[in-house]
Amino acid sequence: MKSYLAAAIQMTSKPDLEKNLAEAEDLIDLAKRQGAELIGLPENFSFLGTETEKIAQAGAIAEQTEKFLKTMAQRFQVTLLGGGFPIPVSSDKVHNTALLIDPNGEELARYHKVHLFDVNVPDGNTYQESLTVQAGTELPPIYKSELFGCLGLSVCYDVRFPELYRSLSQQGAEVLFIPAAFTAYTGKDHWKVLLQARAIENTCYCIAPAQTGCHYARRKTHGHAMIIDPWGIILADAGEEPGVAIAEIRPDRLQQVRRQMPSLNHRVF
Ligand SMILES: O=C(O)CNC(=O)[C@H](CS)NC(=O)CCC(=O)C(=O)O
Repeated sequence: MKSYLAAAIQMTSKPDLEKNLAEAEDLIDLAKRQGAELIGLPENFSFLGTETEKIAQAGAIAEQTEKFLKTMAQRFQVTLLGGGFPIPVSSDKVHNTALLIDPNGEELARYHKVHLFDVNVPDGNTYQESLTVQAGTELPPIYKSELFGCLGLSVCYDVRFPELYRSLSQQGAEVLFIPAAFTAYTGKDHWKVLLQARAIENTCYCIAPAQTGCHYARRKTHGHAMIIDPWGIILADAGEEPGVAIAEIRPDRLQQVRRQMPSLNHRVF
């Protein structure tokens, strides 16, 4: 593992595949020009619309999004995480899938979101992700990168389930990807706290790409894509506009924190 710059991209994705992919390309370009070598895109980066629209277009979204990720990783010579997009599993269900691609356009890791957001948020919005998404049944994978350290995958609502990240850190994860489309209502009180908790308790870096702003109808997301160090310090925060949070991931800092706070070695259960 070496020191390198990582980027967490922040977008306001809409129910418009072409437009979202064009915006994602601009932001990958921006991150690359600032020196990022490992780049994460948020959940629903290629399509954020109603469940009905998503299912109707799922085949096209899946095909074009996967092709896009491979093309971008090769064009910009970066390792790229697509933080969650639908891949059909039947005529009315998809997997909410995160995909990690290397600069040759090869797939490194794939994960199907396990925890589905079936929640009545107190602001009046109702989410029933399980209507259109089939939950994954396996814990997310890690990918041991020689250059970037051991990378662990997850998606959005997963961040509320610490046991998933325990599994990743137990497998050796050093950098946790937590791409999200957090609601504005829950995000204002929970997003930062949950991310810092996952970073601190696993002594891992967290790279958390995010959705921000108004997507359609009443669907509003929180923003604040961020990168957090293994001590829980926020190294970069994208605020509320589309853009990119960039920070240095340092193996010496990771080792220092793990020496100062060896809690991973003190686990009893
Ligand atoms: O709704 C869509 O259009 C697309 N789906 C999402 O954005 C996903 C599943 S509904 N959102 C979350 O998981 C939010 C979690 C969250 O906000 C929390 O845990 O508080």
